[in-house]
Amino acid sequence: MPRFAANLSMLFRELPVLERPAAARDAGFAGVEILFPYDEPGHLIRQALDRAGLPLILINTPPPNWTGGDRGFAAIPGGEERFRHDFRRALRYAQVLGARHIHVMAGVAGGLEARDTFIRNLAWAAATAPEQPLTIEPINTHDMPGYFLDDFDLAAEVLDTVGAPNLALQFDAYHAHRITGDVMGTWAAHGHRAAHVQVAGYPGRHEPAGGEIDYPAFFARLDSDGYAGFVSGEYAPEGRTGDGIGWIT
Ligand SMILES: O=C(O)[C@@H](O)C(=O)CO
Ligand SMILES: [Mg+2]
Repeated sequence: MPRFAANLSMLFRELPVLERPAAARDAGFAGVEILFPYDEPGHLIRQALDRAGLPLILINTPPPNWTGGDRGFAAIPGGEERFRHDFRRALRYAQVLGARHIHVMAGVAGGLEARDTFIRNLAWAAATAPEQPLTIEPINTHDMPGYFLDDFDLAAEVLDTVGAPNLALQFDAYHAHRITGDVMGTWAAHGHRAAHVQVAGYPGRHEPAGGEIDYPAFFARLDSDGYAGFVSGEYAPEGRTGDGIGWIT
């Protein structure tokens, strides 16, 4: 089985943020991710991670107002200054927290100008932080209307064009299912580009078990392909988080 991480922005929400890393450890997870850690002082999160003894696998670049607000700035023409400001902030947090990856969010945009802006901003970010692994994640537009990076082939083209060794694909199997209807085929085409994997069930974006996506087969495929990264549960638990984590065993 792969190594599993818990997305603490969605799991263990019964608990205060700083208590979630220890709860994830006690539940059997080997790592955690926090999409937007920016509401807490970095050193307090770092202490909570150290107490739990778990690595932080991922943070996102900061949209200013996540709830219904912007979805990032990397592909927004004219948003370069904002992007750079946010990216530097993410980098500071990543350094304090020891975050293994930063997911660079594209934002809501479309067209060739957005594509070129995305490529330029990613190239700048990858060169600015050559030691920091970065990811981009195709996200389905049912959940995030208008999001620029809504296609795996587009992500592959962007990654090839930027060509930076510290920039890779974040493969969210839930989004892959909603975008292509074929998680296994999408992994076969693009899995070699992936540095991080996320999972959730469909329908409902609940636990990755028992829905339309065959997770036992997907996890077996990750193992047989030698995927060495983490697989993070990024879903809305149906009930209490601890009651639905049988999928990691
Ligand atoms: O799948 C998602 O929605 C996340 O991984 C993300 O980064 C955007 O919030
Ligand atoms: Mg995701």
